Amino acid sequence: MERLPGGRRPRLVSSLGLGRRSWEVTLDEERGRLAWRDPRPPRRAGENCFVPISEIIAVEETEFNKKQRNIGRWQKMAKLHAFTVHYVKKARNHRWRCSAATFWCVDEHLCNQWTQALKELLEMQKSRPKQLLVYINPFGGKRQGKRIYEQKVAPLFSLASISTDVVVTEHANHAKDNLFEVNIYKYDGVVCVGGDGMFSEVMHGLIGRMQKDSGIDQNNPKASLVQCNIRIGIIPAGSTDCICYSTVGISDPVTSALHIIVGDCQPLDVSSVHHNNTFLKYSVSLLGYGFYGDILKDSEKKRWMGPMRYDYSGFKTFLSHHYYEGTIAYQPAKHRHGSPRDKVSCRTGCYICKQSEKQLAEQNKEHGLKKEEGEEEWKVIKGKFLAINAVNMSCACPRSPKGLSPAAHLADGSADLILVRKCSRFDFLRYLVRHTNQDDQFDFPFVDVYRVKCFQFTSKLSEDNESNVMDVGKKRFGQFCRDHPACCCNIVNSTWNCDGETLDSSAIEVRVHCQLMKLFARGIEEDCKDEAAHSQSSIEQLL
Ligand SMILES: CCCCCCCCCCCCC/C=C/[C@@H](O)[C@H](CO)NC(=O)CCCCCCCCCCCCCCC
Ligand SMILES: Nc1ncnc2c1ncn2[C@@H]1O[C@H](COP(=O)(O)OP(=O)(O)OP(=O)(O)O)[C@@H](O)[C@H]1O
Ligand SMILES: [Ca+2]
Repeated sequence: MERLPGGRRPRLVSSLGLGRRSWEVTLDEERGRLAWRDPRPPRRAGENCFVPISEIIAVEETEFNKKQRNIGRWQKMAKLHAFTVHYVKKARNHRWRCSAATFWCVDEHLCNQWTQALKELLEMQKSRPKQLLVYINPFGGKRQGKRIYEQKVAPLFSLASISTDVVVTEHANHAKDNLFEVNIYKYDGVVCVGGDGMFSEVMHGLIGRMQKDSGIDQNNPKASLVQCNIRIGIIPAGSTDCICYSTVGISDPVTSALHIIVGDCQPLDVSSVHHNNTFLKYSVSLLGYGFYGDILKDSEKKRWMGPMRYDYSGFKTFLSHHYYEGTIAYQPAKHRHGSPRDKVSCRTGCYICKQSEKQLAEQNKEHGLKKEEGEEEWKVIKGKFLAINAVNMSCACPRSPKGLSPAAHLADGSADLILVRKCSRFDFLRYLVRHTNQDDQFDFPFVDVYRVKCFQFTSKLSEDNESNVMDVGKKRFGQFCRDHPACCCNIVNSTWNCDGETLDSSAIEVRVHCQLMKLFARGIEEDCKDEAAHSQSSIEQLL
């Protein structure tokens, strides 16, 4: 082991075999990486490669002679000793795969020294989970949850020496209720195998449990909620998988399992939804009234269709073209949180989310400080809307890879409130189509978007009910507007779609809680393939 001057951390440098050739292999703790380079003169040498230690999945001694290919004369001359490094290989479109490199040498002691050093370094990766609680929804999406977990995820967890307690759910709310009963504190994380609805269940279980254990009343809309430090991992097996897609960049079970194994951590904003001082639900992705509420309500009757139900109900809802009257009051977020019209998106290590984290830490230190929001003015908007969407994140998903609000941030303490006013079917279609291409979906005169920290909504119908001006005729025949029978003005309420679940009330009060929970994810990485990924691809050619 090479000692470096100035108390710097040590390096292990050896000449080891990999494939048919000898390489200079370096375990560089200072730079946190395992690297190997071809020692031949530059013109003849292959590419240099490295793997960040944080992206090594496991290291194991390898029975060389049995498993490996013929590596020529070496194999005949002496008994070879080998170890295999399993590591994350980054492919296109944010997809991660587990790859392996087997290094060999004739010196058993050297081989042990390498295995030992690498294992010690893996032990030092403190953010990695050792024990996980896993909930599998066997009926989510295409009903593949159990198979996906058993075939694609469990073998990786076992390779990474992660122990698991697995619960296959038997009914809706099984996972949520269970989280109020088990000793959650013995786990380093909870994994849900399913879609956004399953994630929502686990999130409600964990956040609810934290508040219960800390004596916080969830019914109080102004309560400062206790952060949940037990991370949630999402293995996507649902119909939309928007939360997974928006936080990882792809909905792929193996990629998500690897993010869990390496112990990634992504804080997430959570909105609380109340009605008349009664807690209704939390939301992390979409709170949608009008278009997305109507799609959800219709699609619930068609669950048997699987993920296709959303396209079917989407088409039907598009044709029905209902709009709804109501009033929205909101408090804008501070300008330092950027704008929904920004051209840059929230990416791994996002500056705006980091700033919010700092600000949150300061606020927590000065506990008892009067909350800012009381002092800010409320803006009020009345109107006729085809859709009211509040999103805590971009809501990117395979149907719309840039999402409902491409510049929304995962952890900035704000939501983007999108108001789509009454317009023609053709204009609404143009608006929808822009979710699937590069054009700006907010660049329409009938679309407004605001970055907010809280908002309230009351439908015209409930306003009328409250002020008792609703006439008997409307009550009895109250399906369509009596004044304009053909105008599509629906005087019944729409439904709120809260992360894929319907809410019972149309009048709601919503508040964003900055970074209330954490995921095993790192946000979406920048598009360009980084140096490490590039080098790793050449390892494959070598072996
Ligand atoms: C012409 C094509 C336009 C396509 C426009 C696609 C926009 C898609 C935007 C998806 C946003 C998803 C937001 C995430 C919501 C989740 O918390 C929730 C739970 O999983 N999922 C849904 O509510 C499920 C929501 C599912 C929404 C499906 C919308 C399909 C719309 C189809 C409109 C067809 C018009 C055709 C006219 C000829
Ligand atoms: N064993 C079960 N039987 C019936 N329902 C269940 C069971 N386990 C969980 N659920 C419920 O199924 C609902 C939907 O599941 P899930 O989110 O996994 O799939 P999805 O709705 O197809 O996908 P998405 O939410 O991404 O659109 C969840 O709200 C959850 O409460
Ligand atoms: Ca946000």
